[in-house]
Amino acid sequence: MAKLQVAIDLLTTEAALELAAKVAPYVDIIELGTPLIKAEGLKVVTAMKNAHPEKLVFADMKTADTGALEAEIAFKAGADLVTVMGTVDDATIKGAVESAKKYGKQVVVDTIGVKDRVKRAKEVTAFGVAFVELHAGLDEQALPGYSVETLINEGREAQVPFSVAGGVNLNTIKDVVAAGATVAVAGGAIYGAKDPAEAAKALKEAMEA
Ligand SMILES: O=C(CO)[C@H](O)[C@H](O)COP(=O)(O)O
Repeated sequence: MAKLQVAIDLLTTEAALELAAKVAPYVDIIELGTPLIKAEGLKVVTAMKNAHPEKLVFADMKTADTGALEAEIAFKAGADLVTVMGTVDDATIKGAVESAKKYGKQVVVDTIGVKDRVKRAKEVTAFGVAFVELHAGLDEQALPGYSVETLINEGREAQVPFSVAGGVNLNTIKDVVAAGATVAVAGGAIYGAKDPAEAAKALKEAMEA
């Protein structure tokens, strides 16, 4: 069964905890977004894990260098999963994976900016990452003609464990699951909703229908 990951792209620990309290019953993974971690530091990760020890806490570190070190500080802060960029040197990804093995945690590779996401997904899977995030960032999503279907099709083609992130919503989440995703990521569709709990519940139900 695919997991639902809420991406919290808010800017304060207080707002993140408030949102997580509302949506926790319906999500499997709680992601602290990169801007949130940059604004608040890794203490937001610790606060989230303390508040929701039964959930997987995903620190969207978007690491580009010092893979082992950045993964280690996030794991020590309470993260269960960290992201490393797929565009960077293999050594950075491998370093993060080594750290994950040491702490019994996991690494996810983020494919923002990767030209051939299917090829890179296969390459980095061989390094021992948990799954590959087929991802169009918020800037890319805002470009004319963007469609999440491209990512969904790439997931189907890659034949490796993957998540899809980038405008996943109630209209598209069934396609994400049908393509065989390990995780469907929803940010704006949840935190931007009038009733985030209701939105998360509806997404979860759509995934399971
Ligand atoms: O990591 C991110 C941006 O870099 C976002 O959290 C991710 O793209 C999901 O966002 P949304 O569901 O709001 O499109």
